[in-house]
Amino acid sequence: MLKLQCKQVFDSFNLDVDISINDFNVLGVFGPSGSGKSSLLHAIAGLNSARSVYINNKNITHLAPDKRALTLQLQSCPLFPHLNVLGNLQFTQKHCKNKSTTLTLERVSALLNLEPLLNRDVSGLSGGEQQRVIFGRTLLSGQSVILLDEPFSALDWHTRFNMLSAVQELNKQHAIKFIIVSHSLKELLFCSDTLLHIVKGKVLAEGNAQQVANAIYASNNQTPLSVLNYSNQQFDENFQVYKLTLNNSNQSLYVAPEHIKKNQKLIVESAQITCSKAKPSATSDCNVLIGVFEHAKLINNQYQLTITVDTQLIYCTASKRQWQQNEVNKGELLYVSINNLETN
Ligand SMILES: Nc1ncnc2c1ncn2[C@@H]1O[C@H](COP(=O)(O)OP(=O)(O)OP(=O)(O)O)[C@@H](O)[C@H]1O
Repeated sequence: MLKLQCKQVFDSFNLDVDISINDFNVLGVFGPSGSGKSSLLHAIAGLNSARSVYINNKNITHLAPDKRALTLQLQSCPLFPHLNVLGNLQFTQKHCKNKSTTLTLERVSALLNLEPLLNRDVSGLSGGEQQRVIFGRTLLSGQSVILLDEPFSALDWHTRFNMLSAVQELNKQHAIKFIIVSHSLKELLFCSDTLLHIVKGKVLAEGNAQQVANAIYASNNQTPLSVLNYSNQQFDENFQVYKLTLNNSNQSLYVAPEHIKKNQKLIVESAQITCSKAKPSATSDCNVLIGVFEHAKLINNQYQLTITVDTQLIYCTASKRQWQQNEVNKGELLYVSINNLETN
């Protein structure tokens, strides 16, 4: 639960937020640069003043930042240069008091794949490696509410998705609530259950992450990303790929191991998806699912299509010429081809 009332006036910017979010596990905060995302985190953490702040039903408005039982990881928070990676992690582990999680250094290192870095000098770490170590240090502060400001911006997508899966795992296993600021809807869709959209200091929308994200895509005339949840994964030794069974479905996808994430979510770009009434012939890397056509919307001279594959929504585009030749009606079956999942 998060309640925040906050008004802040700068020369050229006003932050005016009054939100009450009853329940969330991972709350994503999305908005363009300069929209007030960091200021909002600072208000929750007590670095900026706020009229009222409640977290987990506790009024923390008048508590000093270090008494709020939360940790804020700023966009830039340097490591100690005189300690190696292990030393940096041990320092936090030793000096942070009043912990409410039982996370150990070993568990954090394993979860974030920090073992190979532990004896490294921090000055030699890449930007992405530093971000992973900083996140490890944040976790070792032991707080059950963690605020992260663009925590994984320097990571490649593969590693970023691994970190975001770790966020969800930490939420499930250690009941840590996360509030994550990001410019990337893709990463927030992957890890958040609730999303807050902030523009020019005002909250435009809050609620279910997929619904808020779809409204943002619609307002920008963009096709949403498809989020596919799967429940079961089996490794095929012969072809070295995983067979995923989609949730509430007996349809499967074959994917390269790098796409397998602990939170069992697959994010697919609309550019990877095509659909047709006729069964497509086999191509070099293509999974084919059977879906039901829901609706089409003409945007910028192309159709944006929504298709249901059992209970999951898939979004793709079709050229105006192709789609109008097809004459597909709501409820008709379509073959949905998803490319580039089996190859790297
Ligand atoms: N202490 C301050 N004094 C004056 N202006 C400030 C102060 N803090 C923030 N601002 C202004 O408030 C606006 C919002 O800043 P904020 O850092 O919260 O945005 P943001 O959405 O996190 O941006 P980014 O994504 O670029 O990090 C900016 O225009 C910034 O210059």
